[in-house]
Amino acid sequence: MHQDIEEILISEDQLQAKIKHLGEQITQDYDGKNLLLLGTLKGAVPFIADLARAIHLPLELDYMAVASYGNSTQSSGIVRIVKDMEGPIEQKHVLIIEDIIDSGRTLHYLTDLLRRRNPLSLKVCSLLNKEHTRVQNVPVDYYGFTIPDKFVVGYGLDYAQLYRNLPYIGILKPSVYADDSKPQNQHQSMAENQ
Ligand SMILES: O=P(O)(O)OC[C@H]1O[C@H](OP(=O)(O)OP(=O)(O)O)[C@H](O)[C@@H]1O
Ligand SMILES: Nc1nc2[nH]cnc2c(=O)[nH]1
Repeated sequence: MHQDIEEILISEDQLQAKIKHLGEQITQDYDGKNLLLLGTLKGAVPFIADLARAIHLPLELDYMAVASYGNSTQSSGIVRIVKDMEGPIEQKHVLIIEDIIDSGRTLHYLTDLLRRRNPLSLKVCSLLNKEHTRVQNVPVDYYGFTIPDKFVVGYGLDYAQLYRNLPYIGILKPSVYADDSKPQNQHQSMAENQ
């Protein structure tokens, strides 16, 4: 285990087993459809790479970068597009691939934006789901794990851009956080940001 990690929340084996299962479900549901997996950079990169290989259908991949956390453990509350996807989506069934849904702001913003581009369908698949921290309600069609209200890193998820390459999802030791201090209960952090 990495020296900065206090606890492994979801192991590499658990992640891979869940992704295999999600891949099977998506393969069944999108059979015969023009599927586009839209990954959110940077966090969803390991997930989309593994998930795409677990889906046994022809599919396209594209990416958007949307940021609201910067180097902090708390959402700024302002979502901005850093990189848009390529091309029109009117003839495509778009499945957004996220690493985590926390406040729901990122997905709310993204689904609103993409719906206006008239895809054949628009659904969401998120590896992790923190359901008690929602500020914006967003329906999630596929998800891997519901996790507690704690800041997590690994398998794409960063703290200050680090730890994305860990093969598991873990919680950092409190000593790792600098001025951001130990992340409080996320409800508290969100409330303070209102
Ligand atoms: O539900 P929310 O509270 O909006 O949080 C979820 C978003 O936060 C993270 O992105 P981040 O802005 O940290 O960018 P990154 O993927 O480049 O790390 C994560 O990848 C999700 O996209
Ligand atoms: N790394 C990381 N990014 C997030 N973005 C929203 N919630 C989280 C989290 O728990 N960890």
